[in-house]
Amino acid sequence: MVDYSVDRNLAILGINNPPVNALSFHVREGLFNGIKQANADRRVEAIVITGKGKTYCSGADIREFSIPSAGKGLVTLGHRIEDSDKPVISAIHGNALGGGLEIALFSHYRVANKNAKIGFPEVLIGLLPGAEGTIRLPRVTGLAFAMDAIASGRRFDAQEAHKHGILDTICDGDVLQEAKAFSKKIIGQPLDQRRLSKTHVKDAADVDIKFEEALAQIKRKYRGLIAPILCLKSVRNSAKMSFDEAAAEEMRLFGELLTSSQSIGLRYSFFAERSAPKWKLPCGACADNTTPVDVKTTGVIGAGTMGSGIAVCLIRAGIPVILVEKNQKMLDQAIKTISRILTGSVKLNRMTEKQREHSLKLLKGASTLDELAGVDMVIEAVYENLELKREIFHQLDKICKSSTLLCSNTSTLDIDNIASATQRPDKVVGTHFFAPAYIMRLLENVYGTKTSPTTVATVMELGKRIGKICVLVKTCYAFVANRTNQPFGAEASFMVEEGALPQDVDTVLENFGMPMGPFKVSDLSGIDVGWRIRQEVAKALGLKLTLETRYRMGERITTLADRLYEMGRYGIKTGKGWYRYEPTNPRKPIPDPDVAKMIQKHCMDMGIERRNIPAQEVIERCLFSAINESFRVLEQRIAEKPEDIDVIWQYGFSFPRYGGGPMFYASQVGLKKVFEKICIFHEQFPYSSHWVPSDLLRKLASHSTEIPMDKWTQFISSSKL
Ligand SMILES: CCCCCC/C=C/CC(=O)SCCNC(=O)CCNC(=O)[C@H](O)C(C)(C)COP(=O)(O)OP(=O)(O)OC[C@H]1O[C@@H](n2cnc3c(N)ncnc32)[C@H](O)[C@@H]1OP(=O)(O)O
Repeated sequence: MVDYSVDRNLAILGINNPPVNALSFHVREGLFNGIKQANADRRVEAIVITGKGKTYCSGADIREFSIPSAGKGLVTLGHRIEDSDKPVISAIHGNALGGGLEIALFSHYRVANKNAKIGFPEVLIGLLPGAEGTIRLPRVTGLAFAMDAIASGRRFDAQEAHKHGILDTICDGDVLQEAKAFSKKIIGQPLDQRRLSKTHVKDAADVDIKFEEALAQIKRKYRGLIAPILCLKSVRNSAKMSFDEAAAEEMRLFGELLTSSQSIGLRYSFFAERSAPKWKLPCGACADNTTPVDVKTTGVIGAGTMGSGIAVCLIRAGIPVILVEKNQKMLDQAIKTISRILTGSVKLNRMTEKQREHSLKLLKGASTLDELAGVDMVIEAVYENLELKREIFHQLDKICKSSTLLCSNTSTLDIDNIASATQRPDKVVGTHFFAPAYIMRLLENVYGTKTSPTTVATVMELGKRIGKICVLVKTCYAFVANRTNQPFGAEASFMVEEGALPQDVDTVLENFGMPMGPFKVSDLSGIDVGWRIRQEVAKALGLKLTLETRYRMGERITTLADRLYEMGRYGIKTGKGWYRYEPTNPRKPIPDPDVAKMIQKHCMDMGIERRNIPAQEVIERCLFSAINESFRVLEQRIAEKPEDIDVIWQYGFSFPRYGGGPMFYASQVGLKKVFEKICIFHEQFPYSSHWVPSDLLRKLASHSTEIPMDKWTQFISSSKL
């Protein structure tokens, strides 16, 4: 785990723990022994710590934080490094993150390659740099930089690190060679001033002002998160206490965070996000054994909001797009919108003007499908109508070259049904983007019965290229995202019908951690959009819709949203929806007494007695209904693993990262308790099929001990596969 070698008068300690050189127990042990050995070796005059392979060191091994002795020994190792009689130089390339940066700060000198990335990302997993990082960094950089870097967790480049004194020198080429050359300048120099524990925070006098400024910013930016605040407090201690006192307090705060539910959730989310792209099909094909085809050119059909957003994603990543729209006015408008979106990116420093111009050159408008004959991939993004989509796919099949992949941005429709309109069902796949497509990170890729592994690999790879978090799911009505979100939204509306007001439900869910409650989201996305979808579904089923009903096809429904539509309240776009919006502040939702009156009248007309709905009920009905549906999705193998569902909720519906997602939340509440509650709701609301308890959940809940999440799918009975 640590390779020890001697090169003339230098001991080289090479951290060798691929893929990221995490500081696992054996690495810490290897470094400790290496420093000891080098100090005892008469040939050695200086010690270089370096990383083998692509990187220096990416910090503590996050998986080890779940075991009781987490991180133990890192501080002891650090003191051994700092106390070394022979100078220790950290030679950094790739990443020096978290505990990796701490090792560098225990060292007496730091040299780095110019492409190195440095930072303390601990806060992103709900922790603080617990091996004296919050005490040492301010001694090097001053308080303002240390507070910002530690509380934000951002990675910064070598130039910035050098500017703030973290690095002694940066080089262009091989960092080990640079460290060797550097050692010649420092061998024999006194070490005491290079030991950070012997130095002071230079701007300690300003600590209170700087703390208050940073705290105000943090509270605005990271609402509800504990770790950024404790990071700031610990940096403040570095200026107010002796080194040893501040370090002891840092260790206490680290321990507090380590066992906090937020950090446990964030650590889960770290690995869940990394597990999602590791797709697997029932036939055995998977990400590791399937090669994607190269997509050089694309077509997007439909220049509405979704089509334009998808085109932005593609051209921004350097992929040419032919945007097909038969309505010339809409096409012109879309091209203007796309240009405006990219201008916005330039203003936000997300791209340069030159990149914007280059991206726009990759966009070509067209009015017929014939223009797509030669492209490698087509993404259809017309409105949600099965017959229309089937007709387009039938035509594309005849027009496009035989290797072209045909993707649909449907959010609900069966991929097999769309694929059967073509002679190439193996090359048909769902690519479900979320609105606004150029902002939302989730891409729900949907395979049908005949979709080939190569097609799957290609859309997963394309998603990664355009910066999306991709999750692969199997086709079914509404897939995983909309299918599991549907009961969540339905229960929110039912509770408004039973006695809550939209703002009550939104507030509870926002306090839970959702950035926006479902009624604010509905106003943002447009009440007319949901109305149109309901009309389409009704048309397809041959149903006549009426406002005066509480049941449709044996299922409980509510017509409250349809009543808003009838009132011309389409949401933000009309200045009125579930809330009202002032022209002076058109994005700020204001509770509207007219809506309350409409709800009360609706309830009276329908004979619904209103009651007080406690906050706990709001959370349980919204989340447990989604959890129950998620277990069914898992049971039917629509999603491969619970982490996939959680990633979908985080990136598709902004579920708080520290909450993990509905499946992780269920694991924390305890499956027995969740199941019992679902059974109670099922009895109470027999006309909502989303409360029929999932078999898989029943099985898991019946065990005397809690089954860990990674074993859940083992309980799916083979007859269900
Ligand atoms: C009582 C005193 C206690 C003192 C305790 C001292 C405290 C120290 C705190 C820390 O150091 S916490 C850790 C800080 N470091 C991080 O948070 C870095 C996290 N990693 C990343 O940001 C990225 O992985 C990366 C390093 C920038 C590399 O990104 P890249 O896209 O190239 O690869 P990934 O797919 O993300 O990762 C590859 C592979 O490695 C696993 N992994 C990455 N980092 C860690 C880690 N720190 N610990 C364990 N495993 C890690 C990752 O999960 C991938 O593996 P998988 O099998 O594919 O999931």
